This record gives sequence, C-alpha cells and structure tokens, in this order.
Amino acid sequence: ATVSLDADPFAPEILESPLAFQEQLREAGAVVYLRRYGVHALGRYEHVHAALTEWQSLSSAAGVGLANFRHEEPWRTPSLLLEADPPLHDAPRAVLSGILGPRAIRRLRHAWAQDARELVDRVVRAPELDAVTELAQAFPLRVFPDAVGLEREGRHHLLPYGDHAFNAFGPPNELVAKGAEHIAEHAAWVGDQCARERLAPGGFGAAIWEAADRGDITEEQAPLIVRSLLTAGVDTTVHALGAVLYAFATHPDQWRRLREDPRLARVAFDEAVRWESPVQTFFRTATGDVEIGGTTVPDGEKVLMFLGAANRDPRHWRDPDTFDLTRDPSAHVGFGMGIHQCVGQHIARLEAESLLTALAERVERIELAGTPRRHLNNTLRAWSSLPVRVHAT
Ligand code: HEM
Ligand SMILES: CC(C)Cc1ccc(C(=O)O)cc1
Repeated sequence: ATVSLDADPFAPEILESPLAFQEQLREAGAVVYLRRYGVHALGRYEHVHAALTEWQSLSSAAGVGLANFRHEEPWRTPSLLLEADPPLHDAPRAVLSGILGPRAIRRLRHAWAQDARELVDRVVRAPELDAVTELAQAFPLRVFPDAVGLEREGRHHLLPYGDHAFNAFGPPNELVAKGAEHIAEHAAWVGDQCARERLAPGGFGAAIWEAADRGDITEEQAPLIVRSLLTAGVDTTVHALGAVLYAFATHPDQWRRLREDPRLARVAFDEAVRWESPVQTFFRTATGDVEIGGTTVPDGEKVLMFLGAANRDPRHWRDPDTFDLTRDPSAHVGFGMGIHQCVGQHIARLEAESLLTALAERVERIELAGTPRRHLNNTLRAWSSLPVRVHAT
C-alpha cells in the first residue's frame, strides 16, 4: 500500500525550511500520498526525472499547479507552452527555442558583460549591501526587460506578477490571497505589454510577432507567448541569482576557486540551481491510470514533483547537501527535464555568467554581514534580503 503523510508542504514553516520534510518524503517511499491535498508526491530523483519525461501519461494540459483545469477555471488563460501538451505545445516551443537559443546568446553576451561590470563597479563601492536588491534583482531587471523589448515605465509590475503566478501553482492559501489583492493591475500591465505595438524592434517580443508573420504560430498565440517570457523569465532568474550569491557568501573556499578560474561561473550557477532549486515544486495530471514506483495514480489525479528533494537525493548525488564546484551538476532537474525543460535556461545562464564574472573580477571576498531573510512563495525558494560585506580589489 502507498504510504500517506499529513504534512502540508505549502505551510509557511515548511516553505521556510523544507529540507527535513524533503528527507522524510524521500525516505517514506517512491510515491507518497499527501492526504491534505489528495495528491501523490515524488521526492526521489529517479521518479521525478521519470515523471518529467513522461508527458504522455503525466500531462501539463490540466495545469502544472494543484488546480485541475479539467474541473476548475484557471486564474488566467493557460500558457501555450507550460500548460499545453503536444501537438498544441510544439509550435510555440519551437518558436521560443529559436528566439532564446545560441544566436540570442551570442548577440547579448558582450552587452550583458558590460552592463554587469557597470553595475558591479557601482555596487561594490559600498562595503556592505543587500545582494538581493542590489545584485540579484537589479541585474535581471536591468537586462531582461530591454532584451524582451519592453517599455521603460511599469516594469515594477514584473516581480509581483511573477510572484503571484508562482504562488498560484500551490494551494489557495494565505500567500495566494495576499497576491490576489493586486494581481489585476499587474496582470493588466503584463497583458498590455504583449501587444505588438508595445514591443521594441529587435527584442524577443518583436521576434515572436515576426514568427506569427511567417505563419510559424498564429497572431492569437503571439501575445500569450510573450506573456510566457514575462511570467517565467524574471522571478526565476532573480531567485536563482540570490541562491548563487548566498552559496558563495557562505562558502569562501568556493569563491576563491571562482576567482582563480572565472570560467567556473557557469557550473557554479547550475550547482546553485541544484543546491537551492529556486523552483521547488510543480505538478502533472495523470492521464489514464499511471503506474509510478509501484503505485497506481488514478486518471485525473495530480502528481506533485519535488525538484528540490530530487536535487538533493543521496540515491543520485554524492554529498548532495554540499555546494561543490568540482561536481558535474548538469543532470539536475532544477530546469525540469524532457519536452518542457526550461526554454530560457541559456538566457538564465548568460545572466548568471555575466554577473558572476564581473563580481569575480572585482570582489576578493564576499561574506554574510547579517542574517539573510527568506521570501516565502508556494513554488519559489527565495531570499528577500541577503546582507553581505564585499572586499573589492
Ligand atoms: C534560473 C532561472 C530559471 C529556472 C530555475 C527555470 C525553471 C524552469 C522549469 C523547472 C521549467 C519546467 C516547467 C515544467 O516542466 O512544467 C521551466 C520551463 C520554462 N521556462 Fe524556465 N526557468 C528559469 C528561467 C527562465 C527564463 C529566463 C525564461 C525566459 C527567458 C524561462 C522561460 C520558460 C518557459 C517559457 C518554460 C515553459 C517551457 C515549456 O513548457 O516547453 N525560464 N523553467
Ligand atoms: C517553472 C515553471 C513553472 C516556470 C514557468 C512559468 C510560467 C510559464 C508560462 O509559459 O507562462 C512558463 C514557465
């Protein structure tokens, strides 16, 4: 029989410190029934990885949150990538893969490196700073909206919009109620920015509309695909950068390694995404009865995947709780896996590489200068404040 747990993984105390629950989940069994939400949970790497790659039997089309679109209205029009299965998923995915691929990286690399150096030169003049607001938030918000082609005013809507979208994948708890208070104005601004006339030529947004001109996608799909960038492309990178800065501020030996070899910036980012898993959880829906790890999940029921637990599963990782730049983190599931694997991961890696390389050039040592404070979210692992002291060269 399948083991059941009464724990609430979306309760504030578990969102604040999830590691003990994740360990309990991995040890309880391959598949664990969470009675509170009526879902089957996966904590081990093997089964999370398998679930992510089995899109036919574990569907995204009923939503990747607890809400089941078969029975309830989504809070917003479903995404044509995230909340779609093949064949609907295929063309939007192909379009974004092309736009966010190697050509974009080559085009942006020099400008983002320069932007990062300018930001770092200004920020490291103060020996003490909050690495969340001054670096993890400031850098993505300096480069990504321009790369999309957004207007300058109103960009303050981006973080709260994404924060609510990520809360909304979880249960309708206090965090969702809080975000719901202002989501209408954030969503209105985000929706307006997806219109063709709002998007600057040469940006990712304009490129999506050009794909519609070519007939690769329809004109109706274009704004929704721009919305995907605005929903998925900001909060994720902000909190992943927070994670890698926290990792280095608490591991001076690893910072020394990076200074000695700045090429380690890329592997450091993926190791931080594995170690902290900025995206902790999301769901799939069983399509037909699905057998996972000896348990049968009935058709229509939700399966909750704990990416954070999988990324620290001792069955798969040596010393999983150690932040270690000598390891090869490339098989981590922090960007997902399979047909929905993060289409923006190369953009995220370029943001991280740009910022970390600029910091490694200027900062001899980085250490905590106070107690970091968590930002709680149903899906995201995040810092709201990361006070650090830097010793600039
Ligand atoms: C470190 C930062 C990021 C993390 C941790 C992250 C994580 C993820 C994960 C786990 C998925 C898979 C969702 C699923 O399987 O249902 C995903 C998908 C996606 N991500 Fe990212 N992401 C990041 C940055 C970005 C950026 C910068 C963009 C846009 C430029 C982006 C756009 C997307 C989109 C559109 C999808 C849906 C892909 C599909 O369903 O085919 N992400 N991301
Ligand atoms: C980790 C994922 C849930 C991040 C994400 C959010 C939103 C979208 C969208 O297409 O709106 C895509 C990906």
